[in-house]
Amino acid sequence: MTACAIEANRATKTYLSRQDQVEALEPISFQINPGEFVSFIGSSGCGKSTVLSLVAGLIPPTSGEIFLFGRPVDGPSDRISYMLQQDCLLDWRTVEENITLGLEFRGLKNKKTAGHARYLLQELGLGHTLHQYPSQLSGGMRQRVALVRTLAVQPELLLLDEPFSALDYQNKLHLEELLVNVLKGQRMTVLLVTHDLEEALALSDRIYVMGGHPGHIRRTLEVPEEIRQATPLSARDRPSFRPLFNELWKEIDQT
Ligand SMILES: Nc1ncnc2c1ncn2[C@@H]1O[C@H](COP(=O)(O)OP(=O)(O)OP(=O)(O)O)[C@@H](O)[C@H]1O
Repeated sequence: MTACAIEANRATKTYLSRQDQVEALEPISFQINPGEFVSFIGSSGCGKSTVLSLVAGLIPPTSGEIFLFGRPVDGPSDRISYMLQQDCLLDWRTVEENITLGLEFRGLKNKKTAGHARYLLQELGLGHTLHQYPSQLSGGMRQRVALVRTLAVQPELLLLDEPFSALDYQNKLHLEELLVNVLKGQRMTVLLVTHDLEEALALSDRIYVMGGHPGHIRRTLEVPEEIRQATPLSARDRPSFRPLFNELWKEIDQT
């Protein structure tokens, strides 16, 4: 039997500071298989980013366990690549130097891997920006460059924390389409944290709805086939999309 890509087994998190302690997560358990695209949604402060940080090995759980490909998480892993709301591009490096940054950090930069990074840049419609600097690009273009940098290391697990939330609606849809196209045919597992219910529904195989303080999973939604098979743009026109969106909206509203 193949191991789960991610398994959380009654994991909790309590943040401790000198004056205070914040119980961020009640025991939560979930399993994500290799190749699945899974989203965590929920109101502000319900623990979505905490889940992501636990999976990324940036913080340890207070109790319970997190496994990555069958092994306990005990720190950051090279099998993971992370993309955040801020593009975190280095302004003094060209686009080409930015997209190969992750490869350099991991000691993986060579002719072949750098060529793949340039191929991804081309796929995302930015081949012409190779020798430009981030300050010469629009917000949507910068975020595309950040996506290329994240994908260039060919991670087995992609963690996305509100990656498109700073973009306008049109750019966001465009980037969702590009992401799905790039992922097609790859067996990359994706974990997305987002406030955007439409985005979660249009992209995911499964959605975990989180709520409460401390945070917990209040509902698990397997996204229907008719939405999953559609592109992110056309998914929004499928008959089951709007009713499910409304259900999720009510679910989140109650928190
Ligand atoms: N480093 C920290 N120290 C103390 N408390 C923290 C820390 N990080 C998060 N928290 C608290 O833990 C809870 C969950 O935070 P988290 O950032 O995981 O929520 P979230 O659902 O991602 O929120 P948002 O959608 O607003 O980003 C919140 O009450 C938050 O204040």
